[in-house]
Amino acid sequence: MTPTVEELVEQVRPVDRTAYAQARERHAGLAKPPGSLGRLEDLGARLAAIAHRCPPPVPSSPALVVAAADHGVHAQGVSDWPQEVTAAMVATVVSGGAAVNAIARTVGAQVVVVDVGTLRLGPVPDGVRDERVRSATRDLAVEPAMTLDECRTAIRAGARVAAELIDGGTDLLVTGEVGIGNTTASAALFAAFTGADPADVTGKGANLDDGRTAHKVDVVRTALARHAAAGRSGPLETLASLGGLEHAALVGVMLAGAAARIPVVVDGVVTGAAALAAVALAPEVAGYLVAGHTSAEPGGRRLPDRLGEPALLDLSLRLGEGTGALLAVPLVQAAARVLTDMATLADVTRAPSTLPGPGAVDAAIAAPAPLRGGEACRGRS
Ligand SMILES: Cc1cc2ncn([C@H]3O[C@H](COP(=O)(O)O)[C@@H](O)[C@H]3O)c2cc1C
Ligand SMILES: O=C(O)c1cccnc1
Repeated sequence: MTPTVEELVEQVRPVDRTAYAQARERHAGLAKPPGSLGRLEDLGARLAAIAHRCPPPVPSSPALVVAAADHGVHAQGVSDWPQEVTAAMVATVVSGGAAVNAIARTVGAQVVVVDVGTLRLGPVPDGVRDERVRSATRDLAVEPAMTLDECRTAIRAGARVAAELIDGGTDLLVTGEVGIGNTTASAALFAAFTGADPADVTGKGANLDDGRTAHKVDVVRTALARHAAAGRSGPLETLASLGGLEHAALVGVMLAGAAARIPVVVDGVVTGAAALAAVALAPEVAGYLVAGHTSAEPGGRRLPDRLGEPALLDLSLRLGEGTGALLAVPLVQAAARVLTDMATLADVTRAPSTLPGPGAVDAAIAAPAPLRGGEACRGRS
């Protein structure tokens, strides 16, 4: 039985501060000037905290979950693309021809496509996980996009898919999505969860022109006013009112990953909007999320602030699908591997002849502050 949303929230435990401190301590003693691996050290310590152990395991089986759904708000003219493109992109991702497939192959990630609410014009393509809750959301500018029940069902579907992947050996979850119109729902969620003005978090999505982007801002503003007037502002109500079914499914993926103490890499503004909802539902989830990249959509710059750390990459991507998150996978793996594989300064001192320059190493090693033993965890050495 898939846990209820309340049970999923309950299963998320805080990350482990002791493992975090041990990783920091270990970093200080590794064969490098302390702090010289910069944010890779921050990430490594966070991975230890996530795994509740130091050194953390090196993720070897990343899986991207692409949640797909359509949006009633498309009727407001907020995207230049016909809704058929959602189903077409679902078919493209399962056949291996999307941008995300090229990157997944590069980083060795499995790709799983979950349909939680596309309009679905023909038969479900082979390879698509069919978890459809309804055929597109309602128009969020006019009425709540989902009922609470629909929202819960989509969250549980995402959690179920993630839990099955984890049972099958997935040790790093990566979030992605497709859904024409979903940058409008994402902007509404960003504004609702951060208090930002819609004009500051609404962008061109998939290349909307300037005039229609101004209209898109108005649509988001209308949706927020409607939602505020309804007076139901809890996290689940907000997600159901303003979000998409793919956002809800991704909330489930994040809850399940956090419950299993597995890092979950966040992609752009769409998965980022889901992250805001997940953290609003279960604040401890934030400790398990890794901001993979900074989307060029306006909301993108706000997400890292909310997750408490800058994103790993900034490559001007504004595609979604999981592209930016996947590109961050090797960084996550390297951050963990540094903690497991590197020699310590103490090892180096014991075997100075293995390093260049007779005497130079001994002299260099003598200079830094002595290791504070005891607290640091041990890697392979
Ligand atoms: C061919 C194509 C491939 C995509 N892959 C991701 N998206 C991205 O753009 C869409 C959201 O943008 P908007 O809110 O402006 O409709 C989503 O499908 C998102 O995944 C795509 C969009 C298109 C057109
Ligand atoms: O950053 C994203 O998630 C994004 C940006 C543009 C279009 N679709 C998704």
